[in-house]
Amino acid sequence: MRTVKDIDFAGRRVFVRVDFNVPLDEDRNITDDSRIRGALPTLEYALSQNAKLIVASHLGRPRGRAVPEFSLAPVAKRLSELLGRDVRMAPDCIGPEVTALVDSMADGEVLLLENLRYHAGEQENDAAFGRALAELCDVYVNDAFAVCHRVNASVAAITEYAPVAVAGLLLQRELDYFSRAMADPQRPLVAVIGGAKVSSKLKALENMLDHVDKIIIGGAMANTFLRHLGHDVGQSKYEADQTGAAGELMARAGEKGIRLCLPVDVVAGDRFAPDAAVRVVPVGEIPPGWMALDIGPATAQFYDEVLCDAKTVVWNGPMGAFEMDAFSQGTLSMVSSVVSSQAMTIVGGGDTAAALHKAGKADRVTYVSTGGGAFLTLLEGRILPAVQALDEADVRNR
Ligand SMILES: Nc1ncnc2c1ncn2[C@@H]1O[C@H](COP(=O)(O)OP(=O)(O)O)[C@@H](O)[C@H]1O
Ligand SMILES: O=C(OP(=O)(O)O)[C@H](O)COP(=O)(O)O
Repeated sequence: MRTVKDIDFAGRRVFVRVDFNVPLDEDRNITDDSRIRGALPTLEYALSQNAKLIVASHLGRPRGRAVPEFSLAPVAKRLSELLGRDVRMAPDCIGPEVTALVDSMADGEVLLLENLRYHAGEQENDAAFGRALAELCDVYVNDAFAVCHRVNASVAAITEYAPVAVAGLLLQRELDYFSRAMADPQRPLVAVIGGAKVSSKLKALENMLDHVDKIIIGGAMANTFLRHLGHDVGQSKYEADQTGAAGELMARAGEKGIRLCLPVDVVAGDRFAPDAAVRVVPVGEIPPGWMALDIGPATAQFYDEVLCDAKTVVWNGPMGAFEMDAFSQGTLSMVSSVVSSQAMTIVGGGDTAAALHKAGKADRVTYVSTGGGAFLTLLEGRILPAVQALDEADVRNR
């Protein structure tokens, strides 16, 4: 697939679709700008080539209506600070006013379009909406990895109409690291999978059985596996309808000689609350009415040993309810284990990335993906639909 580096940008209208769907607090301050920073290499490159730079993103899920709380205005401000130049904010993403703004742009200027999801056509992958966006530009760039699992107009339909469609540097980097970790890894390759539900990661777990050497399971999803093994999990979160699937995964892992590691002890709480009473207990010995909310210290030690000879690690999902300090130790220990291993480490998922930032160690792993759902789609062994659309457009346009 061609990237921005293969295209001449000088004086051309370059439309870069980014994912600036960043978290905002109640005062609309950006609490994590990694997605904006992630797109800077592409944006700076286009500017260095004297492009007229049109930047477009969605924010949240305004469901086709112009809801002010989902405006990208706070993002324009942050982007301007990071680029060190003015960023003009358009009142919409299509329409006569936007066209006039684009027509008035000088080379090297930056225009941020308003939230794409103010129009229902975006999430409906509407052809006319995709075409209206494409008409704003000479070159279309997809640098929005985190939304590439969605068949939305600004990443799918637009590729049918843009004269040139290429990948941005972030998208290229995300796909490149992912395939280095999963398609052609240095071994042993260890997958660390945590988070809430087996059901949401079942396909990813199944796909991993064809790639990894060891699997470490943590988070609430471990309870479903432990329940399958007959352990009493008390009031822990688990999925009763997934215990069979957990058992099948364990059996298949066994047949393939893949080591599947489960917690041996847990940090239990008497409630799902930051001030819950806390006890460390072996699995299966959770007091009646209590719940497992983190992996225990013996498990953290065990997982550290499993990871010590890893050459590649792929991690998605926290080891416990890490948002509460009392139940964050297992996830923080996992951060230490992956950071101190010599392995190439790829981390994906919003919560997992947040845990790395909380530990102040995001810069100590090889790559932190900007995607959650998109990363999981890759873990499932599926092609991202927006990447496929881009690829097909690139072949057609050559
Ligand atoms: N033992 C547990 N009990 C309850 N919730 C848990 C437990 N372990 C993890 N969680 C919760 O799982 C959520 C993250 O799950 P998930 O969305 O699958 O992760 P990610 O965003 O990294 O993909 C977190 O909110 C965390 O509090
Ligand atoms: O933040 C996103 O996804 P993610 O939380 O799965 O990483 C993307 O911007 C996609 O947003 P959506 O899940 O509203 O389509």
